[in-house]
Amino acid sequence: MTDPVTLDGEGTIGEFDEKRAENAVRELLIAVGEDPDREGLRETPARVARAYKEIFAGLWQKPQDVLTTTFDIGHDEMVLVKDIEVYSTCEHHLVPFRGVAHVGYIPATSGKITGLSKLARLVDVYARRPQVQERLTTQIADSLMEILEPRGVIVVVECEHMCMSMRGIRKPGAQTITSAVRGQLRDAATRNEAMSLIMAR
Ligand SMILES: Nc1nc2c(ncn2[C@@H]2O[C@H](COP(=O)(O)OP(=O)(O)OP(=O)(O)O)[C@@H](O)[C@H]2O)c(=O)[nH]1
Ligand SMILES: [Zn+2]
Repeated sequence: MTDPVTLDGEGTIGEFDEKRAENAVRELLIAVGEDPDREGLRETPARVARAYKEIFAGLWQKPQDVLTTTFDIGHDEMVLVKDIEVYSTCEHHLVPFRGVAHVGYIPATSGKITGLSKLARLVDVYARRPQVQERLTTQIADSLMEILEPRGVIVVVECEHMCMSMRGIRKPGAQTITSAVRGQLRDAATRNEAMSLIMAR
């Protein structure tokens, strides 16, 4: 098991407790008026526990674990990976929010870059946690800044929140767009260039 991750200075979290998750799901089924011992539900608590272990696997990963491959190919212009699929979980209702993330950076003049897939892995590290979209967006941007030390970063996340679609206000299709911009990408011209690449369909 990976070392527990310290989250935002909130202290060190414990290990994923599969048995406890299983018991909690069984309790939840009883609470909603179901019979957890009926044929179709007998394996459900264990299944849901395993699913949560996967859905929240990012709690056990650090950005340093995935931004491992860095190389210097002397490229110091913008690198942008767009339309990275995002599946995350709203920490208020524990239902999914899903959409896409666009992640771009301008490497340091030394040209330190990372593998393209690592940007998508980084998105997953933070998406696979109980989240709010704003924090997901800034965590991706800040960890990239810290680890790659690029001259600038832009992260744009566009998601539909199931807690707004399937319950509550019930507005399916509403898209929430959040962005985090750091370093030289704050300059209007560079930022506009990145945004026009991101928004081009
Ligand atoms: N800012 C932000 N809000 C979120 C996110 N995900 C869900 N929410 C909102 O969190 C809020 C929680 O509001 P509450 O009033 O405590 O909960 P609620 O009574 O279930 O609210 P409704 O969803 O309006 O029915 C809701 O307005 C959600 O839309 C997110 O990623 N960012
Ligand atoms: Zn929610």
